[in-house]
Amino acid sequence: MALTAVIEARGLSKVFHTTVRRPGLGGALRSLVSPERVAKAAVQDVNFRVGKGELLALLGPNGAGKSTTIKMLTGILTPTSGEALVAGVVPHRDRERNAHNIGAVFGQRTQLWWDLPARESFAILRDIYGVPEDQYRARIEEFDGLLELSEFWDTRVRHLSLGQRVRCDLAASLLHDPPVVFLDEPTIGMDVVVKEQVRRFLRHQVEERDRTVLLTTHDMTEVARLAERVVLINHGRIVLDGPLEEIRRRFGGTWQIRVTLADPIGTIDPGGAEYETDPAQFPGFEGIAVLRREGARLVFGPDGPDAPTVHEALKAIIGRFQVADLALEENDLEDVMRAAYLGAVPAQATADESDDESAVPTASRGG
Ligand SMILES: Nc1ncnc2c1ncn2[C@@H]1O[C@H](COP(=O)(O)OP(=O)(O)OP(=O)(O)O)[C@@H](O)[C@H]1O
Repeated sequence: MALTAVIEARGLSKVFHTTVRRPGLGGALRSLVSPERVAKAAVQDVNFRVGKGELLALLGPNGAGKSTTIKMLTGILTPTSGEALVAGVVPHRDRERNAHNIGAVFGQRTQLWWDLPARESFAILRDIYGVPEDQYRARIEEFDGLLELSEFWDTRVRHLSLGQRVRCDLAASLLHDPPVVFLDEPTIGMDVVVKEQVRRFLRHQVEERDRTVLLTTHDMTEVARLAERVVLINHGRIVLDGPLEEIRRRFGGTWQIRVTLADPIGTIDPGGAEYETDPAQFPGFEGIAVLRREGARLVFGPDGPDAPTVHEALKAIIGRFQVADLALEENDLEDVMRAAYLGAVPAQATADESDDESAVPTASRGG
């Protein structure tokens, strides 16, 4: 992780109190007279840090607490307990300073003025944030180059397609050059071409502009393309925080690499012949097993809990053998994440929840 934390969640928690409506007419009347209040712990003791120039994907199933976390980090919601710190500012306490430090895009909503062309919204935002004219022009030009906005930015926002509107929203959120960007499902509902364009744009913002980005998405292609590190949240608690590769390794156990050797006789010298039963003897082959041998064709697979990722295994195999042909089957990231959601258990999700009615159940154990 980068050294300086730009986004920090410290014991962040949010409990929502809602009124339950009892069923039937009698129930409705009773609810009016004596409303039944229930507490819902949407986010519980969440801790993580995001460094400068880092893109972190906050992932989890529906209702896990991702949006609630983002809303606390953007200052929209006040935490029930714990603290959020974004670019040195406590977001809900100092909303104005926070607004200058962050850009935010909620894929399902817009910050643009519905009845105005996007370009006019940009100009209003320029004035609100006091962006100097030369910088404004330079940024608009940069964003247009990357997101191809100019062909539709004179159209009223209400008439833009979803993909066009979100591209305008992205540009609008960065007009004041904020160091931190929050993106809540930015590419939801976009076609693959526009998604890719937005992903290139985001990579550019991180790599070239050193922005810190916190992203939520259910799109695993997006995660694979953009995120090196992911935080998994489930039932309001963090269940995993680490490099994507580590999560693949822990939860994406099944892969197979079928290799046709270019020169089986030459490759399988007396010293190497044993690999058939024990390839782990070779440096870099720990955790890789030969599952089958079909003539010059070998099928490798993971062996044991410390098996390497498919990418590491590929490297080892290509480095060791002369390969004529290679076929690869691996769990896709959707499967890996499904396994992670089911299998990862929050560190302190234990008895401390049992006397708290608002507490959520421990994340289920998948095996
Ligand atoms: N304003 C609210 N009042 C009551 N409960 C809420 C409120 N906002 C969210 N919740 C509840 O808090 C939990 C977390 O919701 P949140 O929107 O943060 O999930 P999410 O991970 O963003 O889900 P999704 O992937 O479906 O967008 C859910 O159970 C949701 O019903």
